[in-house]
Amino acid sequence: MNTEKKVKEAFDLAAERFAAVNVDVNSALEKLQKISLSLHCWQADDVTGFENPDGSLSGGIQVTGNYPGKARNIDEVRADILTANSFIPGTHRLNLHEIYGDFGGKKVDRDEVEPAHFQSWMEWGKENNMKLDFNSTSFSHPKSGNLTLANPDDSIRNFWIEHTKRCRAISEAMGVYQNDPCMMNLWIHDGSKEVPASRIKYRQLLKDSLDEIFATEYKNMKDCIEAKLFGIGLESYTVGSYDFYLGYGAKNNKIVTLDTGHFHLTESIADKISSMLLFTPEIMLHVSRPIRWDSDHVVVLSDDLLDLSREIIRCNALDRVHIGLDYFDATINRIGAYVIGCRATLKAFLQALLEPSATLQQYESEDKLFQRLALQEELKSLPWTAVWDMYCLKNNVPVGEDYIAEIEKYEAEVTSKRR
Ligand SMILES: C[C@H](O)[C@H](O)[C@@H](O)C(=O)CO
Ligand SMILES: [Mn+2]
Repeated sequence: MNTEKKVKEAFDLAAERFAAVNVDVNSALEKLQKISLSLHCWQADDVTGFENPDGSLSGGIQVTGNYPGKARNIDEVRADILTANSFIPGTHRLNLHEIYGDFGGKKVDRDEVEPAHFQSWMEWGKENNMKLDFNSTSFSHPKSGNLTLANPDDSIRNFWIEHTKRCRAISEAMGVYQNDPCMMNLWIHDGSKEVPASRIKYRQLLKDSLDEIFATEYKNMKDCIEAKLFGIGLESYTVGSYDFYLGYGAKNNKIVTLDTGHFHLTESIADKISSMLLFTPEIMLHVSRPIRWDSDHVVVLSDDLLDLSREIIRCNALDRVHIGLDYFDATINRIGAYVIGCRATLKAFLQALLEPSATLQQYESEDKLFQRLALQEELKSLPWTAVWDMYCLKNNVPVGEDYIAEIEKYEAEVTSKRR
């Protein structure tokens, strides 16, 4: 029996099992089809970019590993992303950092960057049916130091204000070009190794910088602000903490980015969704996997990810939550890293979409708490994998582990030849 026939048979049986608990698998698949992940371009080349490929990564983040085959230029980054995308079911977006501009080999400083430096990306995105998202880049630059937008030195702070304003203009141009808002993320590493004499001084400066940056209103881009617990070498204090950005976002109607690696390890990110949806316009996610710290391990299908996806579905908030990924692993095949993380994220959302939430809520409102727990437990062993296989089949991407051999082939033919 061929794979297609087996997948269809298993799917039909699964559809019956889910129907028995009032879940329509086809409706779940239709909703999954509309979920676009935003693939982070920086997994392809260990956050190097094209501004200064020989420079080192700064800003309290670190990539570990030296697996061969890292993309070395814009063509290789594009080819690797398209290859990864071809193994991920659905239609997805690409999240670019400013240092990935098409600078044509010229030195373009961060306060000089323009939409023209991203024209070829916009065209590439359209050709390949990948809409673009964007990030300002405040790390890996001689003026990065420990403080950028919160720097008391006006010449440094103004440099980064100018950079960030330009990045908003680039995002707007992308949004216009693709006729769909470009999500622009702002993350800065500003902080200090020891507790500063005044915490409020730097937060006041960051607030003032943001007010100036956001003074221009745009219609085709959306601002997202990303908090962090700490950076390497900046362990005691982060200017842009969660409280800071949540307060700023709630007051100024800005989107707060939740990077799942940026919190205390026992903190539930899933639990934040329902509160944030009541006070901020939308949510941007950076799905990551912290191991002991913000280690940016490849995303896998963990309980934390499942909880997060279920919360978003239970809040009926797919139209208000943007799902970006953010990790960088240089110890394994980088294309494989993309595919594992993206497929894991989609699997989590599929499982969430297959939850009979009306029945569970009904049990709860009738105080049938044994029944609620029993159904939640039984759901864990319902055949969602057969629905996933059907999703892959329908989207013409490898079913199950078949992508491993395909990635091995790309490695043998392409990435292993990069020296
Ligand atoms: C490279 C990204 O901007 C970065 O990962 C940021 O989003 C972050 O999460 C920093 O820890
Ligand atoms: Mn992030």
